[in-house]
Amino acid sequence: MTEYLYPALFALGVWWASTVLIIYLDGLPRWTFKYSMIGATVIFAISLIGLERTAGDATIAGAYWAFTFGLLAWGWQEMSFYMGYVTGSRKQPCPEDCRGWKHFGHAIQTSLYHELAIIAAAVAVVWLTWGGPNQIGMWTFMVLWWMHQSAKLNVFLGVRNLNEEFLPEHLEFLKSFLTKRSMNLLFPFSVTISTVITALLVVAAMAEGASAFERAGYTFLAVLMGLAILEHWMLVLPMPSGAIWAPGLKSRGERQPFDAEIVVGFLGAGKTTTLRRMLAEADPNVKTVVLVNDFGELGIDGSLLEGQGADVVELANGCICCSLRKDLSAQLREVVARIKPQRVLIEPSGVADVASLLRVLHEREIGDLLRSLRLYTVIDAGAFLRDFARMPEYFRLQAKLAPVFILNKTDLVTPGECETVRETLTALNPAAEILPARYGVVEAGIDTSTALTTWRETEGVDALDRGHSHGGHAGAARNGAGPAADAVAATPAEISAHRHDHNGHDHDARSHDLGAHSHGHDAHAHHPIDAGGNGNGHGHDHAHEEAAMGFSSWSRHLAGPVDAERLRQTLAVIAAGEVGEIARMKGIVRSRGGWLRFDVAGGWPSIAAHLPTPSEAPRALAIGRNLDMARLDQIFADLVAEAGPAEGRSAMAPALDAQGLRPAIVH
Ligand SMILES: Nc1nc2c(ncn2[C@@H]2O[C@H](COP(=O)(O)OP(=O)(O)OP(=O)(O)O)[C@@H](O)[C@H]2O)c(=O)[nH]1
Repeated sequence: MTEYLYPALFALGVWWASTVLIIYLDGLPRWTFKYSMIGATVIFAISLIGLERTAGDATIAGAYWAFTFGLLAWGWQEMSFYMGYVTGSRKQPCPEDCRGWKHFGHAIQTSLYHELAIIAAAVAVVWLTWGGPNQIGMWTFMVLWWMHQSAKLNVFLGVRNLNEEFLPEHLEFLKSFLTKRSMNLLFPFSVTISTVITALLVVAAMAEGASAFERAGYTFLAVLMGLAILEHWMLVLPMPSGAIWAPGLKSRGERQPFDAEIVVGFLGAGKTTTLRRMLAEADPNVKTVVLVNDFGELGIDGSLLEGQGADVVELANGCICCSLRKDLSAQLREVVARIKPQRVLIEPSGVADVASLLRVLHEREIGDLLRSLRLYTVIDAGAFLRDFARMPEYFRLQAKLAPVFILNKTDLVTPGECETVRETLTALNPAAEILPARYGVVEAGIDTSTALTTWRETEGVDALDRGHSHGGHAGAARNGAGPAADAVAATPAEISAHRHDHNGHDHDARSHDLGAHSHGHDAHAHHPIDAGGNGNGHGHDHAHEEAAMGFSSWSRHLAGPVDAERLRQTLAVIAAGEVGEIARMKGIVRSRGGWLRFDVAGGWPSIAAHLPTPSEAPRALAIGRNLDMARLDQIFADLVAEAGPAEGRSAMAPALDAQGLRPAIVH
């Protein structure tokens, strides 16, 4: 009896283990596929050699080997299809109303190359084993092919259990070719044919004069055919067939796909305000993570977004610069793995390189889990025309990427000014939607699907971005020319002048020692990637985002409370240009009346009440051109010193609107 039992158990074990392994490997992140495929291809080659070698060996060992090689040769066909390497010309789902032969034609298109590869492999297997007394390997391959074709036709025509959970995400489109119904006309034929063949194989294995080789060989084939019958019945009977493959699904269970939404825009455009709106309207049952990164080392946005029902993660490093991408990518992967969010909202700093960010999102591991990507580009209606004239290259690149502009702060402009901004934006990107908004609230409501952006578009911008990262701002800017946009194109000379200016300035900024933290291009020197450069932090080709725009940033902790009225006066002075060309300033401070947040955005100073986080520390940050860092230090040191313990004036925080967002503007 054991002469049948052992081969039967062997066939069952090898078949189950190899199927589980393929399901497991197919559930791993996509970047692993190429390694799995290299391994499978080596095994495939060994199997073909093995089949050729064992074809002349009609012993029991020969039967075992031939069966194993036949099965492994088949494994390559399955893996190359499920990993997406050898599939077909069609990679989209079929429209709902597609029926009949047309639908069948589409189905064939999804796996045409796969079917041709199987035919080629079958020819190779037949040829390599031709004329040999041991044909077990060849028949193993053929039986598996039959099982595969028959099952495939049945799931196309309609069965009860489609086992869709086994389809990896990248093959989800195949679901449109599976039909759910209790039975189809082909099914009885498939099962009958398989049953008859199994019976014949059993008879051959048990035949009186059968040799030990034949007994083992026919048992292998009979078990495989028996499994084919079982597999067919499992397609239509009401029983959970998936359980036997459970170990194979382990590799996918823990990974949570997520939808990403990125809110970009220039400094102070209203990104944080927009994000707070989005969080206020978010479904509390959807696990959400917000990733923010401010321009300064002492971020503010994290505090503003706290307490809105989402995990807030402040990214280290004050910018998303090309040379810091590694950190961003690692942090993003860590967040995704640890928190397993379903939704990820990202607010990069106002000077971030958005194309780099999009590229990071499409890197392996992160990209594998990315279900959809939406990009909202916030524009400050009041400041746009002035900012665009100063930094056309920055806005051109950002506009190229934008599926939708949120034209924010429309309350600050006249309808005529608003129209000019609209026209300029349309010239920069005629395809993008423009949605007027106030405090991040789109006046006409928003259809979030307009913000969807795809990998293909991102790839297109990749080329732009490369030019940008290597100092090609102006060249890239020219390519996107539109009539209104052309009028203010920057020249390469202007850009390098900004850089030069900035670098010189940064050295000034570092020469003071009042405990403030100044952050500029030279901050790169702290970064391991740059540390090995030429010693002064300029050892790489990539332009820091801030530096590329001629910006430097300043931030400091404040040692004590301030007087709100004096703060108001100070901000007015700073906004007027007292310490250089301020592009953005913000901070969180303590006053007698409570915690305050203050802003200078688009040239407007404002102060509003702030709900502090438990570990809130008073701090201020600024970014701009030609900033007088020493003066900023002095101004804030004085502000704190003046308030002191003797501060008598009451500093009531201005009232907020119903949503708690609208600051009272003081000027
Ligand atoms: N008047 C007016 N002010 C707005 C509007 N939206 C935002 N603000 C104010 O503009 C300032 C900047 O808003 P934020 O949302 O912090 O801007 P941001 O783009 O996140 O700024 P950074 O992160 O520093 O780049 C804040 O004082 C907001 O209250 C608006 O529609 N109208």
